Amino acid sequence: MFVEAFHARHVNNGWNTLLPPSPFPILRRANSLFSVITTEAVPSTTASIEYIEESKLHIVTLPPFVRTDDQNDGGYPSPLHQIHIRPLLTDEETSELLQLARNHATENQSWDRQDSSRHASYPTVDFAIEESRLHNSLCVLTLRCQSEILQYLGPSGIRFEERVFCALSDAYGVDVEDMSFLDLFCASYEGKESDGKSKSNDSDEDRNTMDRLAFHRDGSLLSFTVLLSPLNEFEGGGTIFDAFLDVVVPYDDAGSVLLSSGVIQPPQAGYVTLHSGKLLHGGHVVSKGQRIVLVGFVDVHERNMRPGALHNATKEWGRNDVRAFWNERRLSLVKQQQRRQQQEDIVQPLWKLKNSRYLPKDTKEGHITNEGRSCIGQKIAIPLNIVQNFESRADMEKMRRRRLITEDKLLRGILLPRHERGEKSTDEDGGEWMEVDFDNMNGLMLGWNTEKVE
Ligand SMILES: O=C(O)CCC(=O)C(=O)O
Ligand SMILES: [Fe+2]
Repeated sequence: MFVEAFHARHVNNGWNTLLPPSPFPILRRANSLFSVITTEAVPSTTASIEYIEESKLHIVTLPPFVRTDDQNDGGYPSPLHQIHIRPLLTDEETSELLQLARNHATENQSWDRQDSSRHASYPTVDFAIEESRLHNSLCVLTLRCQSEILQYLGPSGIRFEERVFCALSDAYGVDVEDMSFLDLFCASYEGKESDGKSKSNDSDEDRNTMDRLAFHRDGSLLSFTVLLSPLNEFEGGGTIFDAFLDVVVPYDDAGSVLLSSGVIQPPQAGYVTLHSGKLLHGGHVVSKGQRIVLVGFVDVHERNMRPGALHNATKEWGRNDVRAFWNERRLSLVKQQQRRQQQEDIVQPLWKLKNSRYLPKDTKEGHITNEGRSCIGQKIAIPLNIVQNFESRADMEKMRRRRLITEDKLLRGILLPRHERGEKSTDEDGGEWMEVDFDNMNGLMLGWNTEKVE
């Protein structure tokens, strides 16, 4: 087992002061990371990567953002703090799937527009693997929808569901039988930068492709992304996580799956990135070429979770995310206003800074004084837009920190340890298909007019 640990960018900002550069071997360094959690300061900008050679598995652990001695939560790191990157498909399977996906997308023009019917808030340029969405099991779906891709993924093909659920089970300790698909789709990200061949003919003009996916949380507790495109076919890309944005990776070029930009980039096509869909994440911008991925949202049976914990967490995250959204919007409006004022040569109104903390410190005299806190001077009025800009930015950073603290805290309490989980109730049919006699369906499907069923 080989362990790397990454040091933070803001080593002197007070969060990391307990983590001086370590003279110890990297394995010991990672251990020290975790032991710091019970002490006073909590590093927020450090991540660790574990590599298990036999299975080519990389485990990237989110940095802790909160110190807690509360024994009621599951502690840090919980399985949900971990992102697993591992091989899932062989080279042949990956290129076969990529070809099938391309054929399907070309026939149906699936990658020429964003699909807001299926992903209302964060539409992706994709097509659903199971268009009918009648049942969670791919096995059953193969019978209903004989698309080539489905057949290839199904039990007579590469047994995709079984493989990805086993990988998720290893990573998060949830039984395979407790998982079901909420969604499985194939998405395409295309760089806006011309590669010389695309965007050249008329039909390309009408295409509404995407090159990134904004930060969001999925509807599922567990999610995954399988990279289908070879790495040399695009630039940029990868899955970006808010919690990694401040982490500095000293050796980006040494095959690290975590890049300095906060992005997880698998080492090659055919790898899957497994993560909790509740981590704030997005699709990192593809600057050139096309990145094709197979994305899945996986539901987890509630017996694996502390009652109410996911519901509360989702509510809390929702509140934080909406607040952040409005703040970002405010900042962009201020900038817009600023641009307009500049263009129209309007003399800007002067305003007093509400909170001088947001201005750079005055270090002219070698020490920081309250009076000299601002390089402009605390008493001097400065243009309103500049003030608003400073304040907005500061608010956003504060909000982000609060968001990361909540994310970390709530992630700890969602999954129950195995010994605390109840039995799976036996009267649930677990999503299995049953033989149904249409004449006797009235009792089963209240409110349905069976006459309409063909
Ligand atoms: O493209 C990725 O790696 C992430 C995709 C994603 O988060 C989503 O489709 O919900
Ligand atoms: Fe997502």
